[in-house]
Amino acid sequence: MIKIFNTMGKKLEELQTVEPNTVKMYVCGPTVYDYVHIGHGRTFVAFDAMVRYLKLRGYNVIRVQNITDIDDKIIKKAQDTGKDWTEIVDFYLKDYIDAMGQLKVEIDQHPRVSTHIKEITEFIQGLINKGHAYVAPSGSVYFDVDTFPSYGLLSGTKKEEWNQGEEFMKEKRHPYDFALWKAWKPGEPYWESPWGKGRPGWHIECSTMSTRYLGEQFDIHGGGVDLVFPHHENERAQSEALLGKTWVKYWVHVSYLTINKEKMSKSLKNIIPLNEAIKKWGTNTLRYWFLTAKYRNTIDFSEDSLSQASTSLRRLKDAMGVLRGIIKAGPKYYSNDEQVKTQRKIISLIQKFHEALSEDFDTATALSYIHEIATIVFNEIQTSEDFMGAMLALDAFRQFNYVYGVMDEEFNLAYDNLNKVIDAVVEVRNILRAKKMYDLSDQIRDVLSKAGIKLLDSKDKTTWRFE
Ligand SMILES: Nc1ncnc2c1ncn2[C@@H]1O[C@H](COP(=O)(O)OP(=O)(O)OP(=O)(O)O)[C@@H](O)[C@H]1O
Ligand SMILES: [Zn+2]
Repeated sequence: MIKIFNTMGKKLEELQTVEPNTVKMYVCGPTVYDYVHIGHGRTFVAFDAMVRYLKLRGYNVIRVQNITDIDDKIIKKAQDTGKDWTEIVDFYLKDYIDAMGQLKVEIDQHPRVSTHIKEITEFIQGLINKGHAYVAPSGSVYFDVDTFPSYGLLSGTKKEEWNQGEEFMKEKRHPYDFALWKAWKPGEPYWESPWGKGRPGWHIECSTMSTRYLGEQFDIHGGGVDLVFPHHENERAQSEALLGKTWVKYWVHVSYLTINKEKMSKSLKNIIPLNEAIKKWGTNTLRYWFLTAKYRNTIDFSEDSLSQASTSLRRLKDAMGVLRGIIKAGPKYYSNDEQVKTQRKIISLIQKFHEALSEDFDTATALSYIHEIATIVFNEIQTSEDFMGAMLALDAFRQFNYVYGVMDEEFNLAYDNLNKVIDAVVEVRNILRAKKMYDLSDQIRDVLSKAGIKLLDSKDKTTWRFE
């Protein structure tokens, strides 16, 4: 059983999918007006780990993550830089797609607002027809919050507390009504609509595109915690007003990545671009670091915490090197009592790993069990050369990697031949060492190290791992 924390109702709930064995997930993606940063990376990788765990547990998962390519901030950036808004969007969209690819975040559909205007205007028309929205004299369309009695249930915010700024007060029925369609102003991009030239408001895009790709009811709708109000509250109001039923089953929100205890944010100008971070620390270390924290806890950036993550991941790779050596030596036909005890410990740690991930995708606790297995590898399996223990530990690491995606090189079939070549080189080096030709054997170690392969010499054996 998988439990998931639902922001709606603020409690852990058992995952019961709308369609059997299928999880449909919509994550609010970036507004492409600046470099994608590691704060976004944290949220998108957190959902990635959820997707991977659900797949490991046998679910089909469909993940849709939108791209906001029309927005006040994009228009402002275009005006400030004297560029066309499409140029801004193309540039930062590429930056985002590159980063997601490098970070190994798998997304099935990336719908863009600008390619869904027809669907958005139909959604808005539906709301007008049902009396939930009204057209103001300017041609802007607003959602009439008073027509949706359960407004505020998701975030716990009272509509009266929402101060929307003065600009549109005059034409709105209530200060808390929000824009579905914004009438055109000179200098802004526009599309034709039944209410004249204009562009969509922010919230309506996600209601429209999620429903289009995932249906009128889907399982998980997520994003960072900053989206609970007003974005998700408004999305829910629009969607349930139009569809007349519960729209999303589980609302899931990831806490902030902070820097100096402040939210990392484009608007606060304290960002570390994701692509720079990938270059500096590498995909594996970054993913690992993101997942060392439970997704509902804040993670604070520091160079130190990243270097700790790197060391800690290296420890797991070292353990893999040990396992590889033992397994390569071939099966044993008997396990002694101590070895059987070790094997049972590993089986129970694998169960705990699953329990942690099943309890609201607790990647932090699950990771601690994988490290306990690594300790067993170093302290017990390595010395007793326990083949079955090594096989069980390898399986634990394979499942771990399926979810965390931080040591693919170790498992990727494409690396099989490379593994054989490295084994052969290590064997030649062992012969050289046996003949006390240390100069040459050290040279081999250095050359391999330059190629990202680290040799680990112990008493009478050499294991290796990818850096
Ligand atoms: N510092 C952060 N930590 C975790 N998630 C974040 C952070 N900043 C943004 N996100 C999440 O990333 C997704 C895309 O965000 P979007 O581009 O709308 O960012 P934003 O909040 O407007 O960014 P910014 O605050 O940097 O201008 C959203 O789900 C948002 O909640
Ligand atoms: Zn959204």
